[in-house]
Amino acid sequence: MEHKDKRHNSTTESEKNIHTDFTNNMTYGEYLQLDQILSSQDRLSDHHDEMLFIVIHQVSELWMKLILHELNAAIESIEKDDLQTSFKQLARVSRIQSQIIQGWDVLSTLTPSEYMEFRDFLGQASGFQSFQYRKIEFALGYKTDHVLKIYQKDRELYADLEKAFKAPGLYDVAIKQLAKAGFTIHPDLLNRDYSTPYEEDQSVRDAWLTVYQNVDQYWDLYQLAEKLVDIEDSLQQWRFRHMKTVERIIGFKMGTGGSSGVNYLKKVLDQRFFPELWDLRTEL
Ligand code: HEM
Ligand SMILES: N[C@@H](CC(=O)c1ccccc1NC=O)C(=O)O
Repeated sequence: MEHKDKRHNSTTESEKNIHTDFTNNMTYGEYLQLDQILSSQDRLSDHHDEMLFIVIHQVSELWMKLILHELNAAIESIEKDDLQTSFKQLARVSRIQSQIIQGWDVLSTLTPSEYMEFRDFLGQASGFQSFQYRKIEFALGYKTDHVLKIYQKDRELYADLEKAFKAPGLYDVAIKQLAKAGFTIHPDLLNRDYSTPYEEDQSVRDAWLTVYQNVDQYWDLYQLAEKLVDIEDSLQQWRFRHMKTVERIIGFKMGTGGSSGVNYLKKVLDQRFFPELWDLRTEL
């Protein structure tokens, strides 16, 4: 099929600029590659509810794909000082997050006994291995190298993930905007090694506090900060619903990925992305 060759492949999108031939008579199903998508729900058990389990994960991964697309675009916009464009992209990320959070309501119709009928078929597979989820964490600035090790055996995935690991995150480019607006930011932060976790900093806290206390003067930075808070808030809501849904379905059993299960997921809730933006609120 000729049109397929003309697609923008997601990995080469920025490198190639091939125009679609709009005169072709491609169908709805062809355009959306539904043959591929709709033939990718193979259940390992013959249990009815495994279909729900597969679909909810696939839908989540598709939304994550769009989140990454928007987050990376927003990081680029902020680097280019185009904050207005980044606001639109970040607002879209928040709306997508709302969709994924709603998904937990659907999954919680799965009861413990239904899940246990096919859980063993999953072996050691776990959401722990979600590649796109890690890329989102990296784009938001949460860098932990134990995550990279999971992919050591897969060269291509590893290289892709490593690139995201070493790149500046959303908070790094936001902090650069504070410096560009004239705030004194600790120089180590502006030239930091992006492959290390971000550590809370007094100069960043002081700068954001001034922004929040002088909204009229720093309207753009204030809007940017609130968009970041929206995204962290939603990510924490997602994590909380995941943890509670898991408790509802498997109680305190160990996870297939080898973790303690619910207690591990509770611990992850303590991890923060934009700490100063939360801390400063006590002082307002
Ligand atoms: C019955 C449904 C589910 C159960 C019982 C479950 C259980 C778990 C458990 C126990 C973990 C900890 C790692 C481990 O030891 O396996 C985990 C991690 C994870 N799960 Fe799920 N999960 C479910 C649904 C989902 C869904 C729908 C998603 C969406 C993609 C998802 C994404 C993840 C991610 C990204 C992690 C890694 C979290 C982190 O390390 O911070 N899970 N899950
Ligand atoms: N960690 C889950 C298994 C699980 O949920 C899972 C297995 C395969 C593919 C995706 C999964 N989802 C999220 O962790 C469990 O311990 O039951």
